[in-house]
Amino acid sequence: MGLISLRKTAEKGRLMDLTSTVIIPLLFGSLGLFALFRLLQWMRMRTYLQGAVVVVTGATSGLGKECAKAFHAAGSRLVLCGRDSEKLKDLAQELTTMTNHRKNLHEPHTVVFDLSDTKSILNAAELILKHSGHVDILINNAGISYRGTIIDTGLDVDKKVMETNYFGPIALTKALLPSMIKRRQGHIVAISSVQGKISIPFRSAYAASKHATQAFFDCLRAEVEQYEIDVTVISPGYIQTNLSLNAVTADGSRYGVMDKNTAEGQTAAEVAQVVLSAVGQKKKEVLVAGLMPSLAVYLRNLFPKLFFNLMAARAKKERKAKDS
Ligand SMILES: NC(=O)C1=CN([C@@H]2O[C@H](COP(=O)(O)OP(=O)(O)OC[C@H]3O[C@@H](n4cnc5c(N)ncnc54)[C@H](OP(=O)(O)O)[C@@H]3O)[C@@H](O)[C@H]2O)C=CC1
Ligand SMILES: CCCCCCCCCCCCCCCC(=O)OCC(=O)COP(=O)(O)O
Repeated sequence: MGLISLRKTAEKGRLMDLTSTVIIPLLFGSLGLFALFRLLQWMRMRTYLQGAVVVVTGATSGLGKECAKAFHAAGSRLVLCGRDSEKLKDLAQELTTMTNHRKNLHEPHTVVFDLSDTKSILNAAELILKHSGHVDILINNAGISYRGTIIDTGLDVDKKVMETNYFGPIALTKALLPSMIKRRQGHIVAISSVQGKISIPFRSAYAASKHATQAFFDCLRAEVEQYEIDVTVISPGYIQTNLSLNAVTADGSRYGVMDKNTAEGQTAAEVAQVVLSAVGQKKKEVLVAGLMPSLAVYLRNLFPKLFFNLMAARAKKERKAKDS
């Protein structure tokens, strides 16, 4: 009995020795290393974003507006783009007053153009380069969504969605790319969607435009790596913005409904912070979504047949709900 308890005491002592000489120093050492790594990462990101010329499209609302706030607070020189000059000026004013007590912050510049008008895009790119000299980071954020059945949707609606979400952003990218290549410096960001990776019923034009976005910017990333230009594709799930309200329907009219999924999505400010840190860390792509949309992406790739059956069932259910 005595021998056993002596042995147990000795084992306990060895365990305590091991804890104090190996486990605790290892734990604190790793924590310290991790903290140091995060600090260095944060400092690199700060240096990268401070003073960088950042162009944000669709800055008048939702995610674009929150990205503008986040990059402005990080010290970037913003070029706010949109269709409504009053809204852009108001935002520029809001940003300036919000932070006028802080040093190293820059007054935003505004440029008005419509992404569905190629001529106005080329003109805007020229104006941006004339004013800022160069662009460090282009955030292709502006976009519209769509609701409708393929059979009832006119080709003009498909084209409108593709013009805004795909042709507009790629035209702006192509217009700014030569100056980035010349400087061997630049970063292009595409705000895509989970629907750039999966297609769900009654979103054909939107999902197609986002799949095209994903494909184009993946190709671009490979082609411009040699010029030290970075490409980041962000694929968000639902965000609380006006996207569903502003969505275009089969006959071209505005949908005008705040969908439950949209209203219950992540806040635009949260997603903007993810965009800021993805850009700051020069990530190649980021999926920012809840459990179901994320699982849906994996399901689409790993078990496509199951995913297609689920989507067919979803279409049936939605059609039934609409008919009743
Ligand atoms: N909300 C969501 O659930 C999700 C959104 N996204 C993506 O996020 C991006 C931002 O959308 P979000 O903030 O949600 O929606 P909002 O409707 O709030 O913002 C869209 C922005 O795009 C601008 N825009 C629309 N059409 C044009 C055009 N023809 N020319 C120039 N600008 C235009 C709008 O300008 P104006 O004010 O003039 O209309 C507005 O500033 C989009 O690419 C969207 O696909 C991705 C995944 C989920
Ligand atoms: C093993 C279990 C797997 C369960 C997987 C279930 C699959 C369920 C389907 C979920 C579909 C999610 C769709 C997400 C779509 C999305 O997040 O889109 C973001 C947007 O761009 C929103 O635009 P919209 O105009 O459609 O509001």
